[in-house]
Amino acid sequence: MLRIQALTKTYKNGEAALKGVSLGVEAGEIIGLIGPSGAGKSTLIRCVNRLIEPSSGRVQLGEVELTGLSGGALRRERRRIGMIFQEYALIERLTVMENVLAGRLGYTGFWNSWFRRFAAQDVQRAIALLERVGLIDHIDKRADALSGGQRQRVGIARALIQQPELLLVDEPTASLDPKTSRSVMRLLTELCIENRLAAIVNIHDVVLAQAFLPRIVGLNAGIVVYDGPASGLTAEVLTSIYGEEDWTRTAAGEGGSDDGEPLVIARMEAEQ
Ligand SMILES: Nc1ncnc2c1ncn2[C@@H]1O[C@H](COP(=O)(O)OP(=O)(O)OP(=O)(O)O)[C@@H](O)[C@H]1O
Repeated sequence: MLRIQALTKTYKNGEAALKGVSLGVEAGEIIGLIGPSGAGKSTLIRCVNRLIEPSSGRVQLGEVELTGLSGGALRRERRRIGMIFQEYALIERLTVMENVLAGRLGYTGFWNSWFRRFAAQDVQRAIALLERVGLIDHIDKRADALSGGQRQRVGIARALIQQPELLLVDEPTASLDPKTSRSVMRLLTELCIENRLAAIVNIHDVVLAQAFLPRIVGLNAGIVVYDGPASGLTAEVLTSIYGEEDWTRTAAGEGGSDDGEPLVIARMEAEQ
């Protein structure tokens, strides 16, 4: 579905953020992208839809090589990719419904969007999505009256209304409490499976990533140092991704601490 081959990005100041990243993501597959601050995670997901221009390498979405496109052709192909950001850029004074429909603005044409008129099928789809993400009772609420979790759900609905094939998700839970984070991750993974979407989720919380994302890609200094199942995130692997630390409480399949406190991950799995 998505093929990234030998992708590099060197910023103008000489900073080599990606040093030859290759990665494939299939339809319906959701992967967690982890790594320390500065590893290149944001650069990588932004190179996929070319919000950041890669220095070399290829990005292929289905049959189309995105790295070979420009102008209108690139804009058209970008519609196949939905983006969900940590602080989703909602339009504060617009309602939940209007924010979701804003995801369709690229399609409605200048005059329709100017008068904020939308096709009946877009409105119906927005209603169905808001129902699905649990916000149907908040449809007329202004975005600035929503909680963080509700805002993220609007962001998800807004990305999905364009019916993308690929989702790029940048730190979706960074400002959410643990319970809300889990419900947002659960919703995201369910929606990817239901819609056969491929997704890359840039996520700092390793425990949350392990709990919800079956495949993890670990980046360190612009290089993929791990690509495998969440269950393979041993203390050794975590050290290769993040550096030396006592990983015994975080690593998959490792024992508990000396004081007998159970692993966080074990607790989370038991909850499910
Ligand atoms: N616009 C830029 N110009 C120059 N260097 C940049 C730019 N953006 C990012 N970098 C550098 O590229 C490297 C990768 O940054 P990036 O933001 O992709 O990392 P990250 O893994 O997403 O980090 P974080 O988890 O903190 O968001 C870092 O060394 C960063 O300083």
